Amino acid sequence: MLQKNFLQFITIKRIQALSGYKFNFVVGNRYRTGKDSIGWHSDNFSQIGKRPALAQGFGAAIASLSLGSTRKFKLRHKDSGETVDYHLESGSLLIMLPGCQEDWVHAVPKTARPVGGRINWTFRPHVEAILQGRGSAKGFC
Ligand SMILES: O=C(O)CCC(=O)C(=O)O
Ligand SMILES: [Fe+2]
Repeated sequence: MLQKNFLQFITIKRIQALSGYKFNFVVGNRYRTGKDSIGWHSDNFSQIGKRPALAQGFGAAIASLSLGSTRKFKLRHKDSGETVDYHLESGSLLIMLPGCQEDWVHAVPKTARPVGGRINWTFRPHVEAILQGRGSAKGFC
């Protein structure tokens, strides 16, 4: 019989409990080497929504789980130009709170450092799925 005491499942519910926000949609990015990057952007509210999501008990927060090589994650304030740098280590869960997408852009720049692969999962509220009644994390992720 399969022994299950060496397994632990971390579910979307755990990420929701840790962050205090609900998600029903996940986007994955793979960075094969330091040459792979993502330029300055905000995560798109036409996709993740704001008010409709809030009305359904979802917040416009995004939880970002990093696995693999540590990469720099930069934020730049849209008005002041202030920048903030983080290093996202494997296993870190970064929560971009409501307001982050409105006020800041973010990026994972290229690096000349020899770095291995990295996978990033961003857990998001997806408005269309919520409006179609597929708002439960269980149903969509
Ligand atoms: O890889 C990351 O840490 C960020 C990914 C990202 O910004 C995105 O998928 O929109
Ligand atoms: Fe993003």
